[in-house]
Amino acid sequence: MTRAVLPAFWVVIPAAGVGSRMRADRPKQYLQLAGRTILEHTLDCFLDHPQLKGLVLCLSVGDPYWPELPGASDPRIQRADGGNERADSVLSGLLRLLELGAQEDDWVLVHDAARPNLSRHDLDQLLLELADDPVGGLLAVPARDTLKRAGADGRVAETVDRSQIWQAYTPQMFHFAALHRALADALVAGVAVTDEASALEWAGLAPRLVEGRADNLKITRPEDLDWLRQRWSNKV
Ligand SMILES: Nc1ccn([C@@H]2O[C@H](COP(=O)(O)OP(=O)(O)OP(=O)(O)O)[C@@H](O)[C@H]2O)c(=O)n1
Ligand SMILES: C[C@](O)(CO)[C@H](O)COP(=O)(O)O
Repeated sequence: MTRAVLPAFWVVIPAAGVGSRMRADRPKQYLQLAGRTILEHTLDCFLDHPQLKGLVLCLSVGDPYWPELPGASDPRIQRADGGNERADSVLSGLLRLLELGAQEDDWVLVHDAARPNLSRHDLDQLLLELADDPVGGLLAVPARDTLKRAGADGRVAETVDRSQIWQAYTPQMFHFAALHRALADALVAGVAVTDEASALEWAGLAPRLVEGRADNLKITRPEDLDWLRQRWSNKV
């Protein structure tokens, strides 16, 4: 069956990190890219989507940067307090969605604030491919380089078979109740959850991998932003 209409969805944007690996003078989501902050570009990936039900932005308590941006007065952007880890911030965002009226089977997309280069094609492809999926899934990219496992001595211990290795990206798309329950249970159990899919996996489910563009990169280190600034130099 070809689905004519994309499913409606909520969005949670974890944006409460400090960006330590970026070694900048402010959290990386507030660094400039083509004349605006990285965070503003990321929000723009979703705010005009016709199927968006609502968006929750998870910010660190007392974040001094967000109030200075035009988006701070945008009624489409609801706020939630971030937590110590990314997963805590996401859980806080899910609780805000509950207050906003999210229903059990509503689709929720969680997308890193640090990924401003998400294409509309990848977003709609994720929505289309998972619209009728019983579990949900994530954008991901098959490993493209030879992979090495490091030994304690800092030398190669082995070359890893990469034929079934994928890098997890975001958005990650799951039903509200299933994601909320899996994430809350995993955190209570002390499970290290670095993405939403790993919480669903811990709950015994198998999220679907949806291949996306490798340039939907997470701005993590200075060279990542240098590359994207160069790529976007004609966007200003
Ligand atoms: N307690 C946290 C930690 C991270 N994030 C968000 O999760 C996304 C992915 O995390 P990461 O790239 O690790 O960001 P930071 O934690 O800020 O970076 P670092 O690990 O280098 O400090 C980012 O948009 C970040 O703002 C969050 O909302 N709350
Ligand atoms: C969610 C994520 O972007 C998927 O690759 C990644 O796990 C975030 O990890 P980070 O260490 O919080 O950047």
